[in-house]
Amino acid sequence: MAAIDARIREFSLPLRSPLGTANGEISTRRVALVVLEGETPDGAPLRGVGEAAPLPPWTEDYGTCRDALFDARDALRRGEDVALDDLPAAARHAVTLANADAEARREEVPLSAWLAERSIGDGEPAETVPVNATVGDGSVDETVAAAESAIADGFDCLKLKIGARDLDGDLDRLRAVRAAIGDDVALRADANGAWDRDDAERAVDALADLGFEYVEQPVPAGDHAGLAALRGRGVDVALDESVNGSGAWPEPIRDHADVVVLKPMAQGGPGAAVGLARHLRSRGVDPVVTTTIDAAVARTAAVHVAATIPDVAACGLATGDLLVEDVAADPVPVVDGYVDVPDGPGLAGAAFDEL
Ligand SMILES: O=C(O)CCC(=O)c1ccccc1C(=O)O
Ligand SMILES: [Mg+2]
Repeated sequence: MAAIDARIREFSLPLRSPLGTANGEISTRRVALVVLEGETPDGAPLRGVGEAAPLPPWTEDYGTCRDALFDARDALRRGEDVALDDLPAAARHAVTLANADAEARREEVPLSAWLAERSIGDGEPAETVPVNATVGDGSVDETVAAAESAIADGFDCLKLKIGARDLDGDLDRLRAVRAAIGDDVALRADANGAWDRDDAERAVDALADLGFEYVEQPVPAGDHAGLAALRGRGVDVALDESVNGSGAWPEPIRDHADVVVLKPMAQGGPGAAVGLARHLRSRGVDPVVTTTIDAAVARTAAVHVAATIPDVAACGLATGDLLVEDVAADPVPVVDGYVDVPDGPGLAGAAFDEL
């Protein structure tokens, strides 16, 4: 086998302000990059970058991820294969992404085209992806101000974090946002599994009155019957923790979800996420792609994943601005609620060559 060096680079990336969720505040993200460099068996240069941005309960914790990555690096340096199936999700995401980036660069095609050819095989990837703004928990005034600022930035779809305070307090926030921004902006709410079934029913009825598009993870991940019971009450139900984590997916999926939020970091890589998106579409469930507030490498990969989903709904990929600094300049900035899919080879041409 030709020589391939694998390097790991670690970063600690603070958020501008903590993102309040029902699952606690996210204030810093620790990420590890895997950089593959070397030659293919026929002597062509090879380079690929992947990222692990672990975040329990969506993935393993940072220490577990780090240990797995260093073991994988050592195996690669010995010229051995990495047992991908044995890697926890975020570590597997980093290794499979580095490999996919290297392969796509070698074939001189964007990652989206490489993924589409392998996993979906029905048409050209999109050139742009619509995204939602992400608004964390906060007072009524803070929430309205954040929503108005997102609209001034050109977003027409907002996702509001709820469930970190009591339901009446949250409903005050949501009513105030709807009143402030009018009916033309699409609204989503993400409860991160905070509610019991009674509160969830009351919340969903109020969200229906306010014209919300969907409610994400209204009840805990494992409460499959509770999810099914919320269907058809006037607001679509989206699953996040129920499918992005270690638990079993609710089946049949169509009885439990209108929308599934796919986090490639939690699914073990971009290829796995693309395959799941296809599976969901075939069952009448709409896939949306988001991150766990990943750094630029994984965020760019997630944009490519989203681009392989025909007519994808707004995705949760407008999270780069939440970070004070990043691992590299952002190849996927948001402009007027859309992200352009990088068209250079692999993730984004030479954008990550300094890593
Ligand atoms: O989907 C978005 O708008 C952004 C991503 C997001 O909300 C998120 C970020 C980190 C961890 C969990 C979540 C979540 O969707 O619950
Ligand atoms: Mg969520």
